[in-house]
Amino acid sequence: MKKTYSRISKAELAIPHNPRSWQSKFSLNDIIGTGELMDSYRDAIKVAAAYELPVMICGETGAGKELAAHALHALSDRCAGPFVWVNCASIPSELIEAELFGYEGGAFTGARSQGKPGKFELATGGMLFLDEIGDMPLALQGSLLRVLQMNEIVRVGGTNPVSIDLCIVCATNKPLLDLVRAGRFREDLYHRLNVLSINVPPLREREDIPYLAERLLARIAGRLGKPTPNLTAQDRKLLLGYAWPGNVRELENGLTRMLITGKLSISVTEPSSNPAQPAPTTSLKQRIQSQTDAEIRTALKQTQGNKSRAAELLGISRAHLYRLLKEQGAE
Ligand SMILES: Nc1ncnc2c1ncn2[C@@H]1O[C@H](COP(=O)(O)OP(=O)(O)OP(=O)(O)O)[C@@H](O)[C@H]1O
Repeated sequence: MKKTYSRISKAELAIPHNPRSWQSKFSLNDIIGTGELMDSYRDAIKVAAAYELPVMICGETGAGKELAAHALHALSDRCAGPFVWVNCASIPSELIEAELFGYEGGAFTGARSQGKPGKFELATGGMLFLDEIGDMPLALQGSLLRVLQMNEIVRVGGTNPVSIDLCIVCATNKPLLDLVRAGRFREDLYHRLNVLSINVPPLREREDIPYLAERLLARIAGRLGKPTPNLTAQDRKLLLGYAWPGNVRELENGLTRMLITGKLSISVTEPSSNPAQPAPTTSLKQRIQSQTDAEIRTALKQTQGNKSRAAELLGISRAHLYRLLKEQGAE
């Protein structure tokens, strides 16, 4: 994955920077839905768009967080500025700092000689959307906090601060407060980012599923060049009786299959409808634990085993680090 990512980064570097490519692709009109729940969700987007404050978008996977971020940008006074997005979960932790902060020429092995602006710089004048913020490495969370306080960044390998002017929008499908309690997410950063929040309703709580399905069906049929079929009473019953763990994305997939096979079949990812589906092998707690262990190892490596500096890098107290090391059995 790292090799592929590095190849993509190099290819990306070869493309001249085009600010027009960083634009929101969806507006509030693209958010389909009726009823009180959807009205108050759209109102929350409108309120957030009216202020230049950090926004936290929370919701389950596939519920429409990214769509909400695009709509927010399109509705804000910054709509003429760039809308730059970063998925904190998809970039290897050793590359994410350079990705966000950019780097000076020759900052590290493999860095292009003329350097590269990071996403903070690219988003100046507009909005930076940090998707899956809960996956941001702890060490980088401290740097992000500093950016939010000072409105300036220093490129990796650089010495001069660069002023930035942007609005930060984050999204998470993980309960961030749980990560804060587990020592995986900085509490000060959590409060700094969570000024205005938008909760994207999960599909199973929506009353307008058949309406949404009809509108999506027409849209997908148009894309596939097929006539739009009508939903039968049986289809509607099926749509309303399902839990939709994958939310709108899962519904879109089901409708696409319907257009191809001629029959609405509900997703095969629902555990109760597929007992053979393997259960996750590790619990959230175990995954948080192993991520924490990995970050502690990285911080200790970076500081050549200096625990005080490692604790500083991780944004936790020395006592906290000692406690975590003890839990790992390393002390
Ligand atoms: N209200 C809606 N109306 C129309 N399409 C929607 C709506 N909500 C979500 N979608 C569509 O569902 C799909 C998933 O949405 P999106 O990528 O925004 O979800 P997400 O919450 O960011 O998912 P993930 O957490 O996996 O990144 C997209 O194709 C999006 O356009």
